[in-house]
Amino acid sequence: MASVCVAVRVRPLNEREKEMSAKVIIHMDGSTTSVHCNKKHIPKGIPGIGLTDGGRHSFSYDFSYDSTDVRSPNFVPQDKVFKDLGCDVLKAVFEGYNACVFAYGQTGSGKSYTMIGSPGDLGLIPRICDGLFCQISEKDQVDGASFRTEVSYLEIYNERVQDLLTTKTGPGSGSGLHLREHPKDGPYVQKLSTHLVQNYTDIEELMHAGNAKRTTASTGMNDVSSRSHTSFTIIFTQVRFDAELPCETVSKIHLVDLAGSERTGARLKEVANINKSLATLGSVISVLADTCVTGGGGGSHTGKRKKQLFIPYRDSLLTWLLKDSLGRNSKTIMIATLSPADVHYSETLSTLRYANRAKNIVRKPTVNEDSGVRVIRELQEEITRLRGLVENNQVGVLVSKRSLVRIPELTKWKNKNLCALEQDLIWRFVDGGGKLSQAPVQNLPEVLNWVEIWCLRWPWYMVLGSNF
Ligand SMILES: Nc1ncnc2c1ncn2[C@@H]1O[C@H](COP(=O)(O)OP(=O)(O)OP(=O)(O)O)[C@@H](O)[C@H]1O
Repeated sequence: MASVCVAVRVRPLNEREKEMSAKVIIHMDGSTTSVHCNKKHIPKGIPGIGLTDGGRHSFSYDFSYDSTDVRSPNFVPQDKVFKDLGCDVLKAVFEGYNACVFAYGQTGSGKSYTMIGSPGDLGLIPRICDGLFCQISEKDQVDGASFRTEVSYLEIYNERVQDLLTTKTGPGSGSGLHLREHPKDGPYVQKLSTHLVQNYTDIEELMHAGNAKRTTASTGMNDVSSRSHTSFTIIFTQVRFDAELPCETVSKIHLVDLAGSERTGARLKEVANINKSLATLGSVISVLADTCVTGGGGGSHTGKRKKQLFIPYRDSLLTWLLKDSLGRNSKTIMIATLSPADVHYSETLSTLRYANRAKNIVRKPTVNEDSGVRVIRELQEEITRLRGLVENNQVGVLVSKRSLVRIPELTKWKNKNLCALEQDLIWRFVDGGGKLSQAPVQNLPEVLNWVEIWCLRWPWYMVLGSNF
């Protein structure tokens, strides 16, 4: 079981806030974030919601990052955020898990800065991509594993999905794509382009191309505000041998930069859509958190439930797309970004409460092993177990109908060779590279059962194939 990891980051005062003589009201101490505000700090028209304890609210998170003042000894730069959060993502992904990082916060609070960064001060997405290829080259040399990395980049703008990496031109290409749901693999965007990448430079080029297409506009808080939610997705396949058994895992990393919440805005439809999807995200987080606290179900994957709770994933494309990351199979990190200024007190408090709620979500991530390869691996494990039994003359114990694999060629082989059995002979497996020898048997019905099982196992057939 794993909780959603929640980090909070506060940026420096910006020029506008300085011009307004805004005061810093966020204080961080270890993993605790406190917001301290008196009613006199709050400009007219902004309600001083929930002021208690002399206007101090404290919350504890997994990480509280103070990036308000570069001269402060407590200042947290981009590389510290990567070391804490990005390295965890990479670890999870190399272990075969899905991962998701999403940044949430008011417009202009530093989401894109934390996720993407600037050319001289890279954020989490480029650092994670770079770290991925560094580790690939290390593991390639040590483990002899092979890897495949593909990426896609989409934005959700006004409740429409757009492919930010499509090379197709013409009306409708790459925009208004449909979100669908696979019963096993979860939600996916139909016709979204995926791009094979060999190194960090390939990813960098694609990211630049995608960022240039992203919908931005100026807001009261941010001159270059992202007006859409984006998801940069890495599909990472690893093939290796684990204790001489094949193992293939496919992990997805969703790196999500949400559009900023805004109370008012010039483009009403846009603001309404952003706020609606963020509100739905808030509802989903609340229900999931309640589910985990009360032990209720709600997700279709859960077994016994105390209480059925409806989770409104499909109320927005954003929550539908993040369904698996939030409620099911993913190691998930939420980064809540904050302005330090008293003039944004109510937005800040609401972000802190939102993040506090997300802490209660607990999920059970599982390794995403390719099902075909898993069957081969399980069968090979079974063969090893059976070999041990054969060596100990315990052949009668081998019945396990559950794992029969019916392959027509094998049945033919078995029929051809049954005459040998009728002469009270059986091919017995002798350890050492799949060599077979004949041995007399006493108990024919038992042995027939044994052969039935063994002949229908296709990995063994591969061994037989080289002998017959
Ligand atoms: N930690 C930080 N250190 C220094 N500057 C920062 C930091 N966070 C944000 N900024 C600056 O603040 C401004 C707004 O940040 P950013 O664009 O990342 O906000 P945002 O939350 O993504 O906004 P929006 O939702 O409107 O897109 C940018 O000029 C950015 O460089």
